[in-house]
Amino acid sequence: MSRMSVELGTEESRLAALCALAQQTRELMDAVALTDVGEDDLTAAHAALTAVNERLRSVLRQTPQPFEIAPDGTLRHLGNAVTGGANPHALPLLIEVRDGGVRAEVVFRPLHEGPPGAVHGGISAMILDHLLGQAVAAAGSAGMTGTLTVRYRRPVPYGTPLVATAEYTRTEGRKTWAEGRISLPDGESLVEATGLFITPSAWIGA
Ligand SMILES: CCCCCCCCCC(=O)SCCNC(=O)CCNC(=O)[C@H](O)C(C)(C)COP(=O)(O)OP(=O)(O)OC[C@H]1O[C@@H](n2cnc3c(N)ncnc32)[C@H](O)[C@@H]1OP(=O)(O)O
Repeated sequence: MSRMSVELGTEESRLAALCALAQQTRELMDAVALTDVGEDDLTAAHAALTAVNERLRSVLRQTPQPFEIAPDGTLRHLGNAVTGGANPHALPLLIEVRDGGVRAEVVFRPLHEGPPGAVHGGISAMILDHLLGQAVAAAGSAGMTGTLTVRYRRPVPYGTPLVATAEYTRTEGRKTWAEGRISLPDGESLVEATGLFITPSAWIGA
């Protein structure tokens, strides 16, 4: 048994293995998007993946990994489509909370292509939706997206380090607004968003 598995305990060790599998799956998706091998290799890969798929589906959860408190006391959501280490769809984004807002470094991949050579606008919107949501949560007004307005100023490149940021702007009752952007490292803004987040009445018994 490895030293790490002793320290983490059985469930943490299993989750680490799940995250490693998710990362391998991301790399697999990248490979599928870019591969130029011949038909025999494609057919062989299909057969191998079918076997893996059947093995994983032999025991299924009802939902992805939930929000939970990690052993280090932080909140984590391994199943999240943007930040979840156990979700192959996630980049995954590592979000840093700082005064008045949040920040993440982002490198999109060819897998995220929308227009030729650039990132799909829906992917950019998803990242900004999440960043804005984290900004309002960090400000103490967690909620669901009510509206999201996106302005696409320049095509978003993949394979280039970018920076995504968002800040809380104001609150009126259960409504909170935030704004954010995806920028080049030199600060040039590529995509900008504003969003209204609403704390559901069900969350506060209103
Ligand atoms: C640590 C956690 C960090 C997580 C970050 C994750 C970020 C990702 C965020 C998402 O992607 S959330 C998923 C996308 N959003 C949704 O699925 C929301 C679906 N809609 C709902 O669940 C409800 O409609 C909603 C919670 C938004 C509001 O339901 P409520 O029953 O609580 O509100 P109500 O209908 O009583 O309306 C309250 C006020 O908000 C207004 N309102 C409601 N929905 C609105 C809307 N969609 N847009 C604008 N305004 C809206 C409504 O008019 C009213 O305004 P007034 O008080 O001025 O009269």
